[in-house]
Amino acid sequence: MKYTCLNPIASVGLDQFTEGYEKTEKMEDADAVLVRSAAMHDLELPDGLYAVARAGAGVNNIPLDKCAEKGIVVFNTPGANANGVKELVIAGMLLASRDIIGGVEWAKSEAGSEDIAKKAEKEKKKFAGCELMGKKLGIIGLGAIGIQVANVAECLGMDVYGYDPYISVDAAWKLSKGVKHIKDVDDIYRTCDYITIHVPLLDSTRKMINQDAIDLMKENVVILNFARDMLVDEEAVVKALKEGKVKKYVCDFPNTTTAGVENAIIIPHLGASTAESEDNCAKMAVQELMEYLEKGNIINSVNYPNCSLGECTHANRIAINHRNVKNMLGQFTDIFATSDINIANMVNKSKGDYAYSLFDLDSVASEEVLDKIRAVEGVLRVRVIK
Ligand SMILES: NC(=O)C1=CN([C@@H]2O[C@H](COP(=O)(O)OP(=O)(O)OC[C@H]3O[C@@H](n4cnc5c(N)ncnc54)[C@H](O)[C@@H]3O)[C@@H](O)[C@H]2O)C=CC1
Ligand SMILES: O=C(O)C(=O)COP(=O)(O)O
Repeated sequence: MKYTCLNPIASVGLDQFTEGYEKTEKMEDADAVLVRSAAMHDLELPDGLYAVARAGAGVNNIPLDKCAEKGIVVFNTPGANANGVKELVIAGMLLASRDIIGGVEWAKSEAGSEDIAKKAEKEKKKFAGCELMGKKLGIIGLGAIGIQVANVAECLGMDVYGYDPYISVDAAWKLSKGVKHIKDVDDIYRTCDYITIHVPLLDSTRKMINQDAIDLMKENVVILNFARDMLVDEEAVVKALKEGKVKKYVCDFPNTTTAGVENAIIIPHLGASTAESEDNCAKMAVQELMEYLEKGNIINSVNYPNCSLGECTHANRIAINHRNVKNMLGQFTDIFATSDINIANMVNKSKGDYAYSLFDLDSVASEEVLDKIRAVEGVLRVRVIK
């Protein structure tokens, strides 16, 4: 099996690949791709590619449907970099609250000045700020990152408001009881001193924080965006920064709209750039790929359902990527039955427009049988796992 890396991937992850795996620089030779933020939308997807693993959370750089259509399963690594982002969000709140950056620059500019200590006591009032304790923090999106930000902000004495209409049961269990459950996002905009967004970039979330949202916000609000720049109408934010309505805009995604704007604190996408997050993501991504390539089991896919049959202890395992339409299973089982093959174990799962079936068989399906399955309308890929 060959894999290629479209971004540098931590070696502790790649070291998990066992003997049968080999790294290639050529995407066209790869069975699997590992990627972080590299844009894949315009890349040609080779016919031999089985899987893409995003060592990270956001998958807006990957053509999910195009991959699904070719039977390519795309994985991400949920939560593996959440702590790294959480810590930077807290740093962002602190940077927005006190002029730490201005103060550090001042001290640098006074390097070599004999009376720097005396001057500092005189100048420091310029860089004074406020504390986080007692302030209202609104969190939009209570997933892996949003929850961690909520819980730590509560420990810092903030009054935390959370909004996520799609919160998972697991996430809700992890959320501190003190976090106020907000059902209408406008209440976050109206109430909070700090607003942080932690949702995926989707058509439904693009420019979610827009002029209308800013109009509802309090004077001097701080907006933090460590999710994706396109979630925010940044032209509206820059206008609000200039008018003084928004105190600071802290964003982890530099672009020409915000870089250099006064009171915009722009960070070069450092949220997940810690040794720990990079290692966690790489390890999880490689494990997901090996599980899929070797056993056909899908864990943490974003374009196919999660689906697992454990280890194959039978003669043959067949994996079928297919459309989520009626009677696919009926047609597959029919083909096995008429070919005199007993199904020892099977599972079929769906997610949106796509589905996946795994069959463990008591005898080996011939090429002829596999071709019959390939010919079923709606089948996108058939793979012999064992
Ligand atoms: N700055 C960085 O380096 C990093 C940025 N990210 C970004 O942060 C995003 C979130 O990451 P995670 O928390 O790990 O993902 P996650 O999938 O665990 O959480 C996302 C949450 O957003 C919620 N959500 C979806 N649509 C929503 C809506 N319209 N309103 C409110 N909530 C909504 C979901 O229900 C889910 O709970 C990623 O999609 C990625 O774009 C993630 C990791 C690193
Ligand atoms: O995981 C994410 O969504 C991120 O934004 C992190 O991106 P990176 O892996 O640092 O290029």
